[in-house]
Amino acid sequence: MTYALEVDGLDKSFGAAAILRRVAFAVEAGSTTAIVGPSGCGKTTLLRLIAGFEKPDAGTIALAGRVVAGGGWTPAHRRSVGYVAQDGALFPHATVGANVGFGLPRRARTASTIAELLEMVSLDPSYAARRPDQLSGGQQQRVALARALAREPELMLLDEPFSALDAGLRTNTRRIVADVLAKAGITTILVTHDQPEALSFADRVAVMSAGRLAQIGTPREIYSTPIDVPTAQFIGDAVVLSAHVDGGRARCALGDVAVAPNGVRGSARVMLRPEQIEVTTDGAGVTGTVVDVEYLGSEMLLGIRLDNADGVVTERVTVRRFGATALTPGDRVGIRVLGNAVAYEL
Ligand SMILES: Nc1ncnc2c1ncn2[C@@H]1O[C@H](COP(=O)(O)OP(=O)(O)OP(=O)(O)O)[C@@H](O)[C@H]1O
Repeated sequence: MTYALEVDGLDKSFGAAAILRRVAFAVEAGSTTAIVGPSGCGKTTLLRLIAGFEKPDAGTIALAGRVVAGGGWTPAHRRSVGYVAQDGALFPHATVGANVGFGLPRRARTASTIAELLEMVSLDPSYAARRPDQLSGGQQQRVALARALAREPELMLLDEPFSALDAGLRTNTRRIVADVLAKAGITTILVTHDQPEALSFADRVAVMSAGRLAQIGTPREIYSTPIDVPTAQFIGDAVVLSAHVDGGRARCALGDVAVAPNGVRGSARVMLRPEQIEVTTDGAGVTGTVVDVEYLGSEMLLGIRLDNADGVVTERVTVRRFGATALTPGDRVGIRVLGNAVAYEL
């Protein structure tokens, strides 16, 4: 199979600092991949290498089966790649139309082509005459996308393009951008800090950690079976407990819990998502005491200190409850676990 993008054994250092180490992955044509990871783990550097703004120290990058870096070099302007930066990087003194036209070959810089591109990103063509500072942040990002689309790229790289937008505008802009790219069938890679954004925007999520690719998979795989505890904690809220695993069951502070089969046995840690833990008030199962209640509007986070069988270790778990709850600190509750936990070797 020919992939839209194949990255293999990619290394990149700046001075003595190794920023990317042996990064390898492949992206199918027409798919959307989100890259997430803590600040400074190398996400932007990876995009810049793919775009051709930087050269790798080792490894190869191939676009649609053609090697563009490592064993050959194709400069950025000869790669069929669009790039939208966090701040859009529009030319502030040029009109919106001129900004969009910049992405077009000179002959194609007509008012009607520019109007078409603006319409593609749901902007009225009359905006062409404005300057970027006369547009909202979300509109500016859509102009940046229109400029990148003008080049008719096969691969679109989006480097945190929504991060400067406030919550409402962010969701709306994200939806418009996702729609445009899907309709045009453009393979997309999105770098984001925002885990829910990654899970909702992409077909595949790549989690980076300290210059390495920790895991790549569907949003569901990444959320429900993260490769290790740091990935589990990075991609959502996680309840992590010490456990003893044997025969597909884990003994832990939440009782006897089923674990997803992955070969881990003996002393281990198990991970559950807060929504897998149900609070009961009939006193069944493992019991504990509510220690704090955090009100978040549509949901509440309950901190519960579990009663422990051995009288030595006490464990605290955070449980999510939707809607209103009358529970307050000091209340006694029971706990039931839904589904499987994931076990990790110590
Ligand atoms: N041109 C450069 N010269 C020297 N160091 C650099 C250069 N570009 C990036 N770095 C360093 O490489 C590391 C990774 O940076 P990068 O921007 O790729 O991380 P990131 O994961 O995108 O971070 P963030 O999420 O904060 O944007 C950082 O420590 C950064 O300071």
